[in-house]
Amino acid sequence: MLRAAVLGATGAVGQTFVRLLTRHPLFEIVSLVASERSAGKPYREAARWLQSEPLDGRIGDLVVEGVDAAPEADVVFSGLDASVAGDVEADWARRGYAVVSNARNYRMDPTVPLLVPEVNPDHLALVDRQDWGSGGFIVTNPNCSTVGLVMALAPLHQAYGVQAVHVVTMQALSGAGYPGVASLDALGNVVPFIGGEEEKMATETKKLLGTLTEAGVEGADVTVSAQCNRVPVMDGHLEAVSVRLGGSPSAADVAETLRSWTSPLAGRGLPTAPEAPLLVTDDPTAPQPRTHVHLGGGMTVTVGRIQDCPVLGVKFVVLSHNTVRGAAGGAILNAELLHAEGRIGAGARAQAA
Ligand SMILES: NC(=O)C1=CN([C@@H]2O[C@H](COP(=O)(O)OP(=O)(O)OC[C@H]3O[C@@H](n4cnc5c(N)ncnc54)[C@H](OP(=O)(O)O)[C@@H]3O)[C@@H](O)[C@H]2O)C=CC1
Ligand SMILES: N[C@@H](CC(=O)OP(=O)(O)O)C(=O)O
Repeated sequence: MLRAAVLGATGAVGQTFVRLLTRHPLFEIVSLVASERSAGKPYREAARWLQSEPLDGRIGDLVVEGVDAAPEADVVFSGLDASVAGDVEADWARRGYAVVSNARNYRMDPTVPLLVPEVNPDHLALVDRQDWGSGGFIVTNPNCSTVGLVMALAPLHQAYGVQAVHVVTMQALSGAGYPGVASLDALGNVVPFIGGEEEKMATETKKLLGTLTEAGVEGADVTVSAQCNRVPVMDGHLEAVSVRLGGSPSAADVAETLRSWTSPLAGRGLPTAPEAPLLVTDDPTAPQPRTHVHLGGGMTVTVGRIQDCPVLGVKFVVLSHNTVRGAAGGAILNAELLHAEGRIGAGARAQAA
């Protein structure tokens, strides 16, 4: 087993890391880290456990550590609040740790892979261009809305070239962490603003669909416009997407392209990779958060309502689980790819200073 630490372990994403790692066949939690508010308390007291499965007894007994902890760990997952993730993740990378982060801080750094293993696994090689002076490195996963969009766009980009995208999101409350949006703002309401989200969807999409060159990642030449909304849904970001594609394929062509796409992870045996990373449905009422969000353990991205669009050519709806595929599950899959590529674990590198 590889030893894993979780930074930000008490938060919404941190708890999802803990739940997903508890019975993981490759990683074993050895350290849980959070703020000074939580440090020194047993995890069961420090975290207000909100997961759908009971907290494991051994994990609940672990005493939460502060960010200056120095566990013997082969991999460090970060679900830290972005206000502290920049400094803390850099400090852990400098101390020789392999940091697999979910926070936004380093996503657009030219030497940091912004990774969705099914979309741009080759970008992982960027870690060789990092120099923290210790063998440590940082790998990131995208914003939770970007990941669903990019999973649907990647096969279309390969087949036709994506030229322009307009996306309107309906984002779950769990995306705002805990306690997140005030109940009086959320209940029976829609809030048409999520700070920074629309910009991130544009910049991250271009990097994810971009090409790795000697000079770094050359962003894809795609125009993206996003409008992001918070809706009173527990988990699952639903997105209405319109696309202009090279060669102007029909909706039927697009549906066939998405259905016949094969993940580059197929057959590699990564434990968190779902059997169907991209599911295309013909059900005219799908996908819906309540019925589709947990498919593939929350790692399947579902595409439906694929139709011809008189404005941009083709339109469809995408659903992805924001705290699993869009956060902890995505980061764990990144770590599984790091392991499969020999970049963490036995023989890879020193685990800590
Ligand atoms: N929720 C989602 O769907 C997604 C979230 N993200 C990103 O993941 C990260 C975590 O988000 P989320 O779990 O929702 O946020 P939460 O607010 O629920 O959790 C934040 C975590 O950071 C810790 N923390 C806060 N301040 C400090 C500090 N000064 N020092 C050390 N630890 C600190 C908290 O510890 P304590 O409990 O002790 O305060 C807690 O563990 C963020 O960067 C967010 O942007 C990314 C994609 C999706
Ligand atoms: N803003 C996202 C969650 C998030 O924290 O995103 P990011 O990791 O890009 O800051 C959401 O609301 O639903």
